[in-house]
Amino acid sequence: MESHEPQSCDVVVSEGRLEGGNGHYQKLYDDLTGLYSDAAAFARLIEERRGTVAYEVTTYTPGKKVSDLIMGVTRMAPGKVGDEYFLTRGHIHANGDRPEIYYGQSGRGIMQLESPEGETRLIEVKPQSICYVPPFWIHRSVNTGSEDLVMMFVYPADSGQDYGIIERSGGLRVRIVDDGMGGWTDVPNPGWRPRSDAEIARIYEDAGAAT
Ligand SMILES: O=P(O)(O)OC[C@H]1O[C@](O)(CO)[C@@H](O)[C@@H]1O
Ligand SMILES: [Fe+2]
Repeated sequence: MESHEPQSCDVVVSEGRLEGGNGHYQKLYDDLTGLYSDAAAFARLIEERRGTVAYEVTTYTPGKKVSDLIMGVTRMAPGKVGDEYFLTRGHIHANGDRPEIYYGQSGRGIMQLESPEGETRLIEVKPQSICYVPPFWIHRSVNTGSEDLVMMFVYPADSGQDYGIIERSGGLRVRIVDDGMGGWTDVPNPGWRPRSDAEIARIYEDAGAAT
């Protein structure tokens, strides 16, 4: 039986990062082409912010098995593309039956969840609130506040991320936009296409094969 050393890391809330981990990546605004509905507004954003960081993730990964847990911190800048709030790419776990928890540290946001069948759940994330993302739910974070959104997260190390599921359906079913009063509301995404029965079946079958 493989055994790992216990590990302690610090969540540096003011900087939105995990200290003492072993992984780090950044997503630039340039990497987020095609995610937002307002292409002209996105082009203007890229002119202003080319090469700058939209969100970043610091992690501690002890190993690669289901029994290993990745822990980390996501920091996402605030802002909008047109009236749509900044978001992460979003994914379903490649091993779809792996869950995840997110623990709000600072800022305000939404965990946007979508089931393979196309149901939507919008969970508010704020400091001291924990969001449980059940197996088989596509998840994406949206920063609806005026400050960095910082969240700590944990998920099984063999989860993997499938980003294609969102591309194949033309985005998620709803978009999170400014409600005109400084808050947020969700509006339908006219480009969204329901997943086929075959694709839905594959998501659940693949998970069965992986466990
Ligand atoms: O992987 P994405 O969809 O770009 O978004 C990043 C978020 O998802 C995670 O990869 C974890 O599933 C976190 O690192 C982070 O909160
Ligand atoms: Fe995830």
